[in-house]
Amino acid sequence: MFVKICGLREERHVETCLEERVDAIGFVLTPSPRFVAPERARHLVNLVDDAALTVGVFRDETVDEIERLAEAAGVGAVQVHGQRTRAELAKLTRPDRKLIRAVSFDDPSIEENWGEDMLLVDAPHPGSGQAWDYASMAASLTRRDGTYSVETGEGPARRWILAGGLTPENVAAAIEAANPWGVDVSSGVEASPGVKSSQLIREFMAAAR
Ligand SMILES: O=C(O)c1ccccc1N[C@@H]1O[C@H](COP(=O)(O)O)[C@@H](O)[C@H]1O
Repeated sequence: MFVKICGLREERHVETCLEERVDAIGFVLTPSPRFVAPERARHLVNLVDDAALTVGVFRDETVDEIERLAEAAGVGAVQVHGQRTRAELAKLTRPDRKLIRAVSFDDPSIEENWGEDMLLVDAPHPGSGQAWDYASMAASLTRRDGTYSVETGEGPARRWILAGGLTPENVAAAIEAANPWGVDVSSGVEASPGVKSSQLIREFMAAAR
């Protein structure tokens, strides 16, 4: 199971993620309680080196702003939330960087392949810690055969990541219900908004794997 821990700001929590062999570490480069300046993100990205995929998280920035901030932070992937077009996604596609398209679970484009490397399926308000009905989405996807296969958790064209309100307590059941390729968490491994907990990161990793 691919696991991404998002919203890192402190070295000690990056170190915990590396000890726990997290697959991807996210840095929020958009306004948020978890915001980290690109220069600070670059420092943390350098600590990670190539031990995990480093991800810059964006919401409403323009393509040019995303390029500038991602370059400044030195991340290996961009995670793009907000109302987006296929043309914007195409502009953000680069061979040396992964592209994660983030959509709400009720977004009709969930069924479409926009050329992303990974699709992140989230609650309507990302980073809110809001859980949603993971099992219903899996049931509705099961009725469609095409882009996705919930049997394998990986469709012919892409990989999908479950996010939104995951915690050490509910992640195992969420994986069981929705059979994603990966999971992503932010609020659920925090002691308070924007402040990560090494203990909760460890508990989440144990439960997800
Ligand atoms: O974390 C944020 O503040 C944030 C801000 C803007 C866009 C995305 C954000 N976080 C992403 O939200 C999901 C789930 O978060 P949570 O576990 O429900 O708190 C995750 O993909 C984060 O990358």
